[in-house]
Amino acid sequence: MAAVAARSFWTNPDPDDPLSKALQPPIDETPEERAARLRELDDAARVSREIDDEIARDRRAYDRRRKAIKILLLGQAESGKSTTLKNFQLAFSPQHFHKERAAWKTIIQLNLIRNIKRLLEILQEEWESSLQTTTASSIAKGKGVAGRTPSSPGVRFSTSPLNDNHRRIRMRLSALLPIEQELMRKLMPDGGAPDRDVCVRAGSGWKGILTALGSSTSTVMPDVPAKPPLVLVSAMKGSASRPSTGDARFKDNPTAVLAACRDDIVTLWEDTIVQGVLKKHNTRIQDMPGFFLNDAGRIAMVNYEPTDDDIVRARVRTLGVEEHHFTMESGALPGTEWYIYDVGGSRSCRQHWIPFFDDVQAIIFLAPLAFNLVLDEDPKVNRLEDSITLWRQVCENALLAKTTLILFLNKMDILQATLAANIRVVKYVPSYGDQPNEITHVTKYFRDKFRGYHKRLSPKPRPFYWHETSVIDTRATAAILVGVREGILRAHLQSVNVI
Ligand SMILES: Nc1nc2c(ncn2[C@@H]2O[C@H](COP(=O)(O)OP(=O)(O)OP(=O)(O)O)[C@@H](O)[C@H]2O)c(=O)[nH]1
Ligand SMILES: [Mg+2]
Repeated sequence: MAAVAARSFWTNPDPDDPLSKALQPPIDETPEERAARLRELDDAARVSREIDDEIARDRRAYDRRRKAIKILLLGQAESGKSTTLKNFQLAFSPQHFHKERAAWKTIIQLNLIRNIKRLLEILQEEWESSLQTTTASSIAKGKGVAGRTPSSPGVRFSTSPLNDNHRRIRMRLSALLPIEQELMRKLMPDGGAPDRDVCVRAGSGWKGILTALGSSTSTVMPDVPAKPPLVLVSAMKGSASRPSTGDARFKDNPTAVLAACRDDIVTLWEDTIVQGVLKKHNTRIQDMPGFFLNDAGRIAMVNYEPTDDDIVRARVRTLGVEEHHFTMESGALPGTEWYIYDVGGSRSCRQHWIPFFDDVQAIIFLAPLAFNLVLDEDPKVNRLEDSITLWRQVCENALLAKTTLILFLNKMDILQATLAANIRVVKYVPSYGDQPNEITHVTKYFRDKFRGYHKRLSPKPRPFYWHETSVIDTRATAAILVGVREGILRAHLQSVNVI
């Protein structure tokens, strides 16, 4: 409408209108001046059109967001929120999920390097804690480095079963550490928590950074399909010139360096002496978030491509709140727009949750039944107790009175393993008493606790939805999410009076 009025104004100006008169071209306008004036008019019209388009785009985005389904994922750190999000994407928006494969590849490599770093730290601790100085009596008893006995007093030696070969492998694998630092510097330029986890800041565009990095590093060796570059292999074999600091080409290319380290990684991890040392130091690297050492032989390859399961298991600690927008590619209403908010669950992140409370239809609350574990950020606090406290706060929050709450009792596989290892609930939760230390009883006991708080604290009655999940199991989770999606969709359509 505005465009039509403008056209008729310029084509048929009213000669008596003062504004028209003022805007008339000067009578003595030269052809150059006329061309310049018309160019300016064109520019002004273009800018105006761009502003109109932007307003229309913003309005459409606002409408879309208003009509979209919004879900908030809540729960303490490491409860499985980001893993649930990945399951959502894999199940309902697979194209979107697969587009991010390159970024996840680097995260998985970083996870693996973190596992190796932890392993090397334990070996170092072992060497340091087993160092002794020879005395005349220790020589007489024949104590010394495995396979070697110092023959004079005052010599420092290790009583550890680790030998020179372990030491050499450790030296070679330390080439991975600068790569990890370099990648982390790229991911968090302002520095992050020096953590056992890979951290990312929400909204920092980390997936874009990693995707770009992946495509640039893959061009370093375009014609080496399945083997590490020879220069790197030879550098790794000689202890004098490892690629850690020397060869800048490999500084941020974990693929090449991991491939060159593959045999060492597998050998070290599968070594029975090393496994014994880990046991002695009471360390289970298997329980680290983002554990990939069992898959090192497959991942440390030049042509490694992550599987869907690898991506779902990859660990990135969320800092802040990440908004994920996607369009359902399947289901009852394909094309429906969904927004899923994935928050950081550690204590320092929780104040950022509240602004999202008044605009979500559903909350999926992740609560692992980790009755025997404590919070990383506060080892005085039991994890399960923390989950229950958070759940109570969510249930009683007035802003969430109309929000559907869906409880995922997550990490059921870990609960199963914990109980199988004969770790007793009553030792950590005295009120559990002498009930059977068995998964169905334990789950029911805690589920009833969550249900009780939900019933007692909700500002008005609402149904209690819950699922027992192990969200690293993508197949089982997909089946659960189909039900969750349909439930949320139905509740949403009812609330906007569509059904
Ligand atoms: N064994 C097992 N591991 C799980 C399960 N769910 C998640 N994990 C692992 O637990 C770790 C933490 O999962 P995330 O999804 O990153 O946790 P989060 O809640 O997003 O954590 P923050 O971002 O720190 O708040 C990852 O290494 C996951 O692979 C599960 O059901 N079973
Ligand atoms: Mg997360």
